[in-house]
Amino acid sequence: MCCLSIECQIFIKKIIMKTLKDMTFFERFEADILCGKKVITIRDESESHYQVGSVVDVSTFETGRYFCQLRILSVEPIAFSSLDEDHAKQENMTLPELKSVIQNIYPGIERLFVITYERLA
Ligand SMILES: CC(=O)Nc1cc[nH]c(=O)n1
Repeated sequence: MCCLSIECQIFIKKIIMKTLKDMTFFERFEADILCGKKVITIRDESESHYQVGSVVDVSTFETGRYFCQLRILSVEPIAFSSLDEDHAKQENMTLPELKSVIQNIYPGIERLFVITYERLA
């Protein structure tokens, strides 16, 4: 039995549902996403829950500033060691840059997910 009031439970559920539908990016990626140069994002398992076809509100990680909506096109598992030039191109980076960025964000994580998206607004 939950000791929280029903209003509190509903409030928490709304926050969780909103969080699951949102996606954040570091500010340094914003311009590339908006101009269509960055069309994938590579995330760890904790951010692999996005539903194909769903629309997510996108904001900056640093300040939570909203900047666009994306439609999720695919979510595919990928090993860090399998990242290749094609992924780098879709991230608008060189492969060494991409590997360095991902290693900094997810140190030591081999099991990752490639999320492909299209920008809506
Ligand atoms: C905030 C955050 O984790 N941003 C990331 C992580 C991985 N790839 C990416 O494009 N953005």
